[in-house]
Amino acid sequence: MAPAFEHRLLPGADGGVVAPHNTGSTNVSGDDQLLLKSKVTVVGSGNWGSVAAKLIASNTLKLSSFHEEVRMWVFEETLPSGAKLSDVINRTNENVKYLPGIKLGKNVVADPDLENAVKDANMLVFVTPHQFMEGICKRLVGKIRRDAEAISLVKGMEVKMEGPCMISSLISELLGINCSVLMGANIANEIAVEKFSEATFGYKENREIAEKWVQLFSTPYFMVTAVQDVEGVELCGTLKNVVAIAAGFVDGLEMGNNTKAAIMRIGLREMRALSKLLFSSVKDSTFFESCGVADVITTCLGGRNRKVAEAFAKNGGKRSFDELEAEMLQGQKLQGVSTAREVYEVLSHRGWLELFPLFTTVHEICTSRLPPSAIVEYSEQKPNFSLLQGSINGVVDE
Ligand SMILES: NC(=O)C1=CN([C@@H]2O[C@H](COP(=O)(O)OP(=O)(O)OC[C@H]3O[C@@H](n4cnc5c(N)ncnc54)[C@H](O)[C@@H]3O)[C@@H](O)[C@H]2O)C=CC1
Ligand SMILES: O=C(CO)COP(=O)(O)O
Repeated sequence: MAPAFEHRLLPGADGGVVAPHNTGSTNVSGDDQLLLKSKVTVVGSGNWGSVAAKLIASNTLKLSSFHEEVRMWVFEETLPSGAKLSDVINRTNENVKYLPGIKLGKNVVADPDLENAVKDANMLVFVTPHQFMEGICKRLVGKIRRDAEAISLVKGMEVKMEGPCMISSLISELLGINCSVLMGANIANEIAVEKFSEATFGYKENREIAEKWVQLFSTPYFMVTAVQDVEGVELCGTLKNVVAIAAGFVDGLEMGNNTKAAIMRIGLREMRALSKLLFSSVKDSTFFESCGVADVITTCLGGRNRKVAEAFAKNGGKRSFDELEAEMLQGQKLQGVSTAREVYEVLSHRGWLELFPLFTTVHEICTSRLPPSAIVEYSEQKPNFSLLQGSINGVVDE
């Protein structure tokens, strides 16, 4: 589909910017200009990581302010053939394990050496399953350029003694660099074949850097809207994975579309409420961007979290998520189950469990404390959805 509005400069819901897609290179040449060009490294090469590298690489070929080459750090593994994944990517220009059948672009270079992959880059794109991010950042301390800027495409968070720590904060704090985020209704396999999608770019304050990131990602089939709300955008991307698990349970129990729509609505409501309780700066308008309502919808319809949770419920919770993930995703990783646990820790530490019955119930089902059917059961012993209406109204609704 070729969207009619691809050339327009659109305001985001909060008045932020949307870059037009790239229009080609300008006349820049010479060694000095080469030194000034931005160099991009993608840290991660899973399903979305590979698609992100492809998107970016198509743009660095066209934009004179970027080096053409895009380096992609590969967590090295040996394929059943005995070959190394990074060698195969460089030979075939395909990530045969995580994105088979899609050419990444000849200017994508797979690099299994993390330090080598990042050392020259001033634009670092982080896109690995969230559970690996702390270890990766620790390995990168002192190894990156001082003028580097980062963006996180990672949907997830860490929980520390002090409370939740978003992945963008983890990157900023451990590496001492600014970090923006890009989230949205972005099922990677659909973007890989260039079906139209939107995405939301969340940034703190530097508009010039924001525009550069938006330019790097925007294509006619990938329309990026920028909003000045890093926490809101990142919490949307993170929390929707818990809602997707709930939607999968509903599908596994064959409860139908109305129930699933109810789960999405309640889930979105809990997402907004928790985000605003954690960060008072979070904007309501963010939940109407791609990262909010649109990502809830796409993930609850077609995501991996939904799919594996459906199988979990179909099996009556008798096969573990770890087992189903390994069997069904073949190396790709779920984020929703661990995020449900992390959210539960935050809620329980703050005494908010009863305010968030959907989030709480998802974790209790994942850990087999409750059966999958509890996702819509009401009882006096358990928190129920009606609590949400009263309690949260008082806390965050105007
Ligand atoms: N796949 C999708 O459709 C989308 C994914 N995301 C988010 O992007 C992030 C990354 O997801 P994907 O790229 O899909 O990854 P994936 O789910 O395909 O994960 C597998 C990746 O993890 C790597 N890995 C395995 N063990 C590792 C270790 N010990 N240390 C470091 N890396 C290791 C694998 O080599 C592989 O690159 C996640 O937070 C996900 O929620 C966001 C939008 C869409
Ligand atoms: O985040 C996603 C789509 O926006 C992908 O979700 P899953 O990880 O559930 O596939």
